[in-house]
Amino acid sequence: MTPFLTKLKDKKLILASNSPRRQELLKGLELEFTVKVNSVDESIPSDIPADYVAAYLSKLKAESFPDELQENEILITSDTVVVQNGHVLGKPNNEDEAFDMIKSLSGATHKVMTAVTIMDRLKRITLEDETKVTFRFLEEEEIWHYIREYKPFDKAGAYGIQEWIGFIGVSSIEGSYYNVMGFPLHLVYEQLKKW
Ligand SMILES: Cc1cn([C@H]2C[C@H](O)[C@@H](COP(=O)(O)OP(=O)(O)OP(=O)(O)O)O2)c(=O)[nH]c1=O
Repeated sequence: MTPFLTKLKDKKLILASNSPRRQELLKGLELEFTVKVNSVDESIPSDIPADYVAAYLSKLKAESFPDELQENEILITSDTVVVQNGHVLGKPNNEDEAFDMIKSLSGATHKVMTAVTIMDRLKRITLEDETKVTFRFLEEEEIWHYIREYKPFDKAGAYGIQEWIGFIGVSSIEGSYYNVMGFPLHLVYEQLKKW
């Protein structure tokens, strides 16, 4: 346990996420936690503005733990979406969708929004972070190579900044890199410090 989060020493942290990236990143905060995930229907109601989708889904994931939390438990859920010209890009369902998503990001700037909900028996807080990511122009062959070799079907916007496409394609980012990977660690740390 990190010496900077001693307030949490009698607490049990639960990360409600299947994402291996989130699990790795949270370990990086020098914290002990368990992983417990409830399945949630992540379909997005059509009346929700793009900028609220990540917050909506992270709250929904938290609400799937209604009365299960013990007094000393703190639950963390999260959701990441890519927002391009006011449209939400979630996870692609197949190769063609992945291609269309990456093609639309090529040579342009988009936003990656991650929301994190932290909840115990007494309170619930949702944090949000936004990072602007710019891709240089990508050739169609490069996009297909990435999709076939890396199968980015578990990633919002069909890409991982931490993978080949990020290495060759991302020309600049404004904001937190870890937010793009799905977990704005600095905000989580700050919130846990004062929990
Ligand atoms: C844009 C981008 C997204 N991602 C990932 C982060 C998230 O894991 C995923 C978006 O899906 P999410 O629905 O946010 O999360 P998840 O289904 O992986 O996990 P869970 O709901 O159980 O917490 O996309 C990257 O790894 N790199 C990137 O550059």
